[in-house]
Amino acid sequence: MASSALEIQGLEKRYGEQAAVDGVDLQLAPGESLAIIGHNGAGKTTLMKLILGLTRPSAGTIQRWSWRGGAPRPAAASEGIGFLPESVNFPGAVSGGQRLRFYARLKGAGKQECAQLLELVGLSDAADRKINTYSKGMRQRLGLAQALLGSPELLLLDEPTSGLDPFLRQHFYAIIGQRQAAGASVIISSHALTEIEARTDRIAIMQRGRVLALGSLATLREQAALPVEIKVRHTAVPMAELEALAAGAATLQSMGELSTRFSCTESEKLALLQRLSARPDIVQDLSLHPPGLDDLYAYFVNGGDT
Ligand SMILES: Nc1ncnc2c1ncn2[C@@H]1O[C@H](COP(=O)(O)OP(=O)(O)OP(=O)(O)O)[C@@H](O)[C@H]1O
Repeated sequence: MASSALEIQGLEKRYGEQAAVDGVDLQLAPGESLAIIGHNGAGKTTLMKLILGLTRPSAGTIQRWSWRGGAPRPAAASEGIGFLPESVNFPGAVSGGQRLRFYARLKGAGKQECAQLLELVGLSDAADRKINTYSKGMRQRLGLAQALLGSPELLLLDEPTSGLDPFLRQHFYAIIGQRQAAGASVIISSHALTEIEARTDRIAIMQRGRVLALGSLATLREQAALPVEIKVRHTAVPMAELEALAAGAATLQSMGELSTRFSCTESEKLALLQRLSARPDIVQDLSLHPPGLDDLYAYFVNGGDT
């Protein structure tokens, strides 16, 4: 029995000599979320277009399963997919409500669902206003409502939060989380690395059409084995005392007279923290900084060089 919502094998898309997508293998489970990150031109949008069936692969296969009604069955190309494109272009002369109802008719969704979605994305009060009076964030929210029509089993979101302020971004991820909890799988392409790192189950790092690394944040950290940093605020002590606390397990960098950065491996971290916390006469405060997605991204796209 299928346990994937999406399975991609050996996927390629060539434009002449150039491979926009080059040998991608990927699986997505029902309810799972995946972030695709990569430089401009890495192939993120092309991968989404291939999944949507908007463009045909040069090689490889894409299989999807529908989980509606219990037992999984193979799903047709774009069946059950909600798509939020990178630039949402709506005609300005119609209202947001009219436009959403237009898409609802295409997707076989009802007027009641339109009203619920406008409420969900916070556009109920603006539903009768023409779209050309909407801010960028309002258009983006209308785009999200459009993508959610018909409760899709797979959501493809191409840089979905680029026009949203921090509050709306949180609201956006809360909505996506609800859909995931209801079983929808989600693929988000994003350049907002700090924002995305805690929001998705797995991350795929793409470069020149290839997936360089794929896994949860914890898996990527394990693979990269980048140092963990511990920033320590301490009393005025000679460097030799701090080096004794490091016990050869960390490199030290002074950040001023009363502050030092300790860098150690993940496996040395706990023992070092114990030694530091056992000396309250020296250590006044500390904060732990594991490598973030921006560090991991730089590591993988530079071929494993720190
Ligand atoms: N229709 C096309 N014809 C020719 N080349 C294309 C076409 N579509 C995409 N490409 C090329 O394929 C590569 C991948 O493009 P794609 O838009 O998928 O990248 P991306 O990762 O989404 O970039 P961005 O972050 O800028 O949105 C780029 O080099 C792009 O120029």
